[in-house]
Amino acid sequence: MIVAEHLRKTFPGKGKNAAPVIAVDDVNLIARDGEITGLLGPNGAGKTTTMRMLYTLMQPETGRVLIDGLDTTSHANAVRRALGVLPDARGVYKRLTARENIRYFGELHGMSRADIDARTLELARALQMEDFLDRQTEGFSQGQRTKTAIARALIHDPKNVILDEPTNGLDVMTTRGLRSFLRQLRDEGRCVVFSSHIMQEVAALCDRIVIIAQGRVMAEGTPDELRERAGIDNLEDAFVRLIGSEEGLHA
Ligand SMILES: Nc1ncnc2c1ncn2[C@@H]1O[C@H](COP(=O)(O)OP(=O)(O)OP(=O)(O)O)[C@@H](O)[C@H]1O
Repeated sequence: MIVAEHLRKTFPGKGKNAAPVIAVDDVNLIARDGEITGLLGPNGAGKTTTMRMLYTLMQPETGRVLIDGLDTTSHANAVRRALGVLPDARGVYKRLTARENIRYFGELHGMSRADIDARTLELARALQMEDFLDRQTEGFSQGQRTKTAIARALIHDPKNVILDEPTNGLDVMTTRGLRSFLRQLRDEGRCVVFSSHIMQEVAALCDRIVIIAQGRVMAEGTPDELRERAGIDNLEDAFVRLIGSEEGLHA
């Protein structure tokens, strides 16, 4: 379970007399086990910055993040063991094969070779990556790179999974495969959080949606609750009303 309370992050403005950028401004959210929680918002809304604070890459200026009840600041190592992360920069090692990329992360987590091999097989099957598992990742398609990075993030069987725009740039079939994989993670009782700027993506997958715009949470709830709150049946129109703009919501 992931709890974020009063998160704030600003960046210094670049250029002469530039004002600081308030990327995240008092964000609160709860992502529960056995649920998929989607962070939805237009470009520049603060999704990536929020996620970076959730997965310990950035320190919030105010507030705190609890992963399974542990504070990310005081228990950073225990928290990292409980997290699987697909960052915005996928960063697979291009000289290694997909299997070697995955194995390397397993070794960093101190797993035995037998456990790494067994879990790699399981993930490769679930993500449909058997036909490129032993290819060097240089020249991989975007989907192949994303799958490798996801398998690598999940090698140590983490309870909580955070994915930054996992379906970005993927074709329809790969997206469908990935969606069913995320549902599988949810059905295994994991806490799954992912970000997207595409309303249809979030609507197709999420149990709960957190709508972020201009660094703030604009609305939060199940798709049905959000429809009800906006007083509109069509989810796309409900989002536009809740966010106050159409900008960036479309693929
Ligand atoms: N390292 C940084 N230095 C300066 N400004 C930053 C930095 N990182 C993010 N920002 C700014 O913070 C705001 C939020 O950015 P963020 O990347 O969190 O948004 P996002 O919702 O993930 O957007 P996208 O969907 O385009 O990836 C933006 O205005 C961005 O320019």
